[in-house]
Amino acid sequence: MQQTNAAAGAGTGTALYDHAGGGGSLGPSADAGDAVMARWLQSAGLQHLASPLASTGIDHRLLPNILMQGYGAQSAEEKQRLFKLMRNLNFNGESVSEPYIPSAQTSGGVSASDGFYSPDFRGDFGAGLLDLHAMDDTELLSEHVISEPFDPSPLMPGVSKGFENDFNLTSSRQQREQTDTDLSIPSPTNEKETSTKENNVAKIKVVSLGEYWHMDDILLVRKRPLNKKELARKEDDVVTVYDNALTVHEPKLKVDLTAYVEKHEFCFDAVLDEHVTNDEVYRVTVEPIIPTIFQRTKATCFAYGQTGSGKTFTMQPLPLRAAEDLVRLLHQPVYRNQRFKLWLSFFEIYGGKLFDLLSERKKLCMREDGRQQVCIVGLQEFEVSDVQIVKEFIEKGNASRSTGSTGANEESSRSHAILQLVVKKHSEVKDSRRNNDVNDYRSGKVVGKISFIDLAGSERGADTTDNDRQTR
Ligand SMILES: Nc1ncnc2c1ncn2[C@@H]1O[C@H](COP(=O)(O)OP(=O)(O)OP(=O)(O)O)[C@@H](O)[C@H]1O
Repeated sequence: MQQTNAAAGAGTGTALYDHAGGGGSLGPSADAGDAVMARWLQSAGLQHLASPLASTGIDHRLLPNILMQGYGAQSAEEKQRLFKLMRNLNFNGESVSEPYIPSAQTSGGVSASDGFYSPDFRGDFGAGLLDLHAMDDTELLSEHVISEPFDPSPLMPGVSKGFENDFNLTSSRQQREQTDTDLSIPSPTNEKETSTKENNVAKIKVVSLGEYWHMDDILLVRKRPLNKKELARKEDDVVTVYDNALTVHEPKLKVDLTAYVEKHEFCFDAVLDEHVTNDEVYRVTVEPIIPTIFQRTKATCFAYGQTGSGKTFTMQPLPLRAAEDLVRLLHQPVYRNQRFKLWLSFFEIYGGKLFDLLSERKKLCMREDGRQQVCIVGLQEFEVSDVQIVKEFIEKGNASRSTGSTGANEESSRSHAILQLVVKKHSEVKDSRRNNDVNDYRSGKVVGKISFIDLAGSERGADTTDNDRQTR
């Protein structure tokens, strides 16, 4: 087992708020709002629309409308991208003039106006996650990687599906169901990513309620069963699942106090009911994208939802299963001969600060390097060659996580935990020189990586009543 002090690129860029690799030279004096706006546009390859807007001092809240009205030279394709971008921001189906950016800490109850311009989105470190995605520019191996053929999952987008098809899929979903909570901004942001995507890349994200999952543009929801407390209170299960639709039966009272039930139906690309095991969850979500990690892909899988909705329950088994498959593939001759190795790191964002969960909660710093790439300075990365070691690291990291109790969950995660599995290609010469130096990170070139992010839960007012002191 090798250990190195790594200055690793944080998070992964495949999911939210990707920005163009190496591009976008935002000077240090640039206004934070402009920088966010530029990144936001960059995520769809529309960075050229950012500079004229930035210089005109337009209120950023009006930006979506202004752009949709055709500000700047926009081709039909750009308009489509913009529309998609807007739709993804428009998380709660609210008007495009008030795009909603779900925040890791405030999902569910935030007003739309907090969205685009909220501190979370502006890059307040406390929000962490969104910026993590925004800034992940970890450069992937540019050279050709020999890869194994693999069978995409039926849920994965088609082989030839490119960006435009993403758009079409999103629009068609929008037609199907306006209330769909799509967070995806899956635009490829550079040539490398575009080609990888065309090469059948699946992007995976996990979002809220029970659990929502994104694979590229595929959205999955997992419903959890009633918990002990809910059963003890003889609560009704108000969520039913049928095919790829989920119905919430909301009990209501008329003005004359007659009870009635209002149904809210939501359609997704797939819905996993309460009988689905974690193994099945893995099979339909993460497993199909594992081979793509060897094909210069950065993938993210994250769980998003209210406290007690089952994020940790769903997320915790996944990295180990993924590591099993990654290690198995690493041992195949095609990859072994290319000197591929698997590296693991695990850290959390708690109270706006970063802590290394595998190094006695050592405090970490996020820095931007000369190429505007975000690095987590001091993050320990461990080479893992077998699954048992991965298991030990995961258990160690989980035990170090910040937890507390909420009304809905006795052992509630109070931090965002990010576990990264990185496949690197090592050259013989550099390997022999490896020591505990930051440069070690570069001794292997990143081929691909997958990140698992278990977000801290958001809380309804009702869930905060029994919070323990630490949580409060
Ligand atoms: N699909 C499921 N099947 C069985 N039990 C589940 C399922 N999902 C969640 N649970 C149980 O519900 C409880 C809360 O789950 P979990 O801790 O994963 O929630 P969470 O969303 O991570 O909450 P928080 O945001 O507060 O950390 C746990 O006891 C967990 O075992």
